[in-house]
Amino acid sequence: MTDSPKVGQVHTLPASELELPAIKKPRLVGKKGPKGESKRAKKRREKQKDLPELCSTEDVLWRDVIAVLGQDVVDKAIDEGVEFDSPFEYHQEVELEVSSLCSSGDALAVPLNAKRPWTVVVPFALPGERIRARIYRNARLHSFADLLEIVTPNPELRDDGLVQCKYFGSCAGCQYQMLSYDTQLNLKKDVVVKAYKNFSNLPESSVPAILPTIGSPLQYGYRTKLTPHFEAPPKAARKDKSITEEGVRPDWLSIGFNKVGTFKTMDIEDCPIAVPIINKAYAPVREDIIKNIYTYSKGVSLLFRDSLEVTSDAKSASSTPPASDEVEALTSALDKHVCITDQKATVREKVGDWVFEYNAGSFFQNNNSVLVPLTNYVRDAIFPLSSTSIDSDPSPPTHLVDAYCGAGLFAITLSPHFKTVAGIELSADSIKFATRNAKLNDIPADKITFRAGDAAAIFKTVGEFPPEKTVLLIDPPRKGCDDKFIQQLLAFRCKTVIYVSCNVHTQARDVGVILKATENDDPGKKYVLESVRGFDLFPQTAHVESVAVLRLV
Ligand SMILES: C[S@@+](CC[C@H](N)C(=O)[O-])C[C@H]1O[C@@H](n2cnc3c(N)ncnc32)[C@H](O)[C@@H]1O
Repeated sequence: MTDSPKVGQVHTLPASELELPAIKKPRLVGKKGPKGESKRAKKRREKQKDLPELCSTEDVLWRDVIAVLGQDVVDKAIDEGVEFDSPFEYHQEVELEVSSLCSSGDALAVPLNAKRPWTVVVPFALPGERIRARIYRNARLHSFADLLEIVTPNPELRDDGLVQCKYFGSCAGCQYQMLSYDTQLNLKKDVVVKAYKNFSNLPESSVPAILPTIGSPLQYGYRTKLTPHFEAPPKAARKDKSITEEGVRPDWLSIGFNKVGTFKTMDIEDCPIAVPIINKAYAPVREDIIKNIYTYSKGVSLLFRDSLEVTSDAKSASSTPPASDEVEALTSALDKHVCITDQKATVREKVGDWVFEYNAGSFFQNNNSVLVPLTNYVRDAIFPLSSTSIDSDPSPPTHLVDAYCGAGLFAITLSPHFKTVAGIELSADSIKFATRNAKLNDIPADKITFRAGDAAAIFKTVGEFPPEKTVLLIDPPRKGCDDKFIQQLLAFRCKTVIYVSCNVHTQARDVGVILKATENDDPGKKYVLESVRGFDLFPQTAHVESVAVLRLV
C-alpha cells in the first residue's frame, strides 16, 4: 500500500490547507543608476537587483523556470512588469502538463490554456504526465501547487509498484521512490550537468562531459542517522491527560518529519530508507514519548544514529594499539550494531577496514554503504593510473591537505598513499575525534596532523608542503568555499584539487571562480576541470553529492 498519487485517484496533500500568503512583488530599492541611463538599461539593472541570491534554493529553481519558459519570454515578462502577475488564485485547481524536473526533484509543469506564460512547481509528478494540482503560493513567473491527481501517467518513468514507504507522496523526505534506480541516477547526472551550465560561468569547452552517477550499494535501509521531531502539547490539550496514559497517540501529536511543502510535522512510524537498527529503536522511543507527552514543555528533535557497539575493550584499544589476542574480540565487538540517541555519546563506524569514532551530534556522512566506493573513487582520481602502468605519474603526490575534514574520513582513508597528511576543520570536537581516529587506526602522529580552525588557515601551516606534490581535498558545507579560502588556494596552487560537495551548485560556482582566475596564467599554473561525477549518497531522494577533479596544466 502506498499513499503516492495513483492514476485517477484524488491525492490530498496538506500544503494547500495552510494559509500561505502569496509572495509579494519585491520593492525595487537601491542606488540610483548612472546618469543618462536608458529606460531599458534601468529595467535590466533593477531586474538584477531583484534576483535571488546566487546558488540559493530559489536561484536554482529560478534557472529551471527560465529553462522551461525560455530566456526571451522571461525577459519580456520582466520588461513588461508582469512577472509577478500570476494567472492563478490561491487554492485554484489547475490542469497541467509536466515538462521537466527541477533540481529539487519537484516537477515543473505548464498550465493548459494559460492566459500568459507561466510555470507551476508540483511534487511527485513526472515529465510527460498530465496532472491536476491546487495552487498554494505564487512567485515570479511560477506558482507552487499540491498534486491532486495524475490524470495521465508516464508509464516509461513511473512505476508505483517500486514505492516501499507508505508515507511516500506526503512526507517531504523522498521524491523518487516511483522511479527505477537507473532513472534516479540519470536524473542526478542531469542535475550536475545543469549546475555546471548555470553556475560555473565557464564556456562549454571548459566543462568535460559529466560522468554517470555512481550508485549506492544500498538503496533502502541505508541512512545511518535519523532526526524525527515533535511539538510540545498545545495548552488546551495539557488539561486532558487521560488518553496518553493508555499509550494512545492524541490527534494533535505527530512524531516524524515535515509534510511536503510545509513546516508541519506528520506522524511517521518508520522510515524504510533508514538502517533497520534505527527503525527498531524508534518504535519504543515513540511509545515512551506518547506515554509521557505531557511532561514536555518544548518541541524536541530526536536523534537516532547507527553505531557499532563500543565495548570497554574497544575503548581502551582506541588509545593503545590492541594486543594480538584482543584483536579478535575487538573485531567481533565492532560488528554488533546499536542505536545511539544521546547527542553527546560516541558513535563508532567502520569504513572498509578503517574505524571511525565521532560525536553523535556532529557531522559524519549518513550512508555508510557508499563510503568505500566514494573514498576509493577519490583515491583513484588522485592516482589516475595503476602503479604497474608504464604511463603512471613519475612524480606522484606525497602530501595531502584535507580541508573541512570532519572526523578525518578522507585524511585517514587516503593516508596510506601519502607521506604527510594535514587536516583542518572548524569543529574542535570533530578535530578531537579525527586525532583519536588517527591513533585508533595506527597512523603515526608525525605523519598526520589535525587542527581546529577556519579552512583558510591551513595554508599558513603547510608552507613545507611542495605544491607540485600536494593534493588539496575540499569538502565544505552546502554554502561552499568563501573568497578567503579560494584566494589562498590560488596562491598555494597545488597540482591536484579534489572538490567533494553536497551542493553541486556552489561547487560549480567555486570551480568556475578557480578556473577563471588561472585561465591566463603560464603553462603549469592553470587549473583545468578534469572530471565531474555525481555520487548517490541518498537514494530515493533528489540529493546528489558531486566530486570534481581539478588539475594544473
Ligand atoms: C560536508 S562536511 C565534510 C566532513 C568530512 N570531510 C567528512 O566527509 O566526514 C563539512 C565540514 O566542514 C566543517 N566546516 C564548516 N565550515 C568550516 C570552515 N569555515 N572551516 C573549516 N571547516 C568548516 C563542518 O563542521 C563539517 O564538518
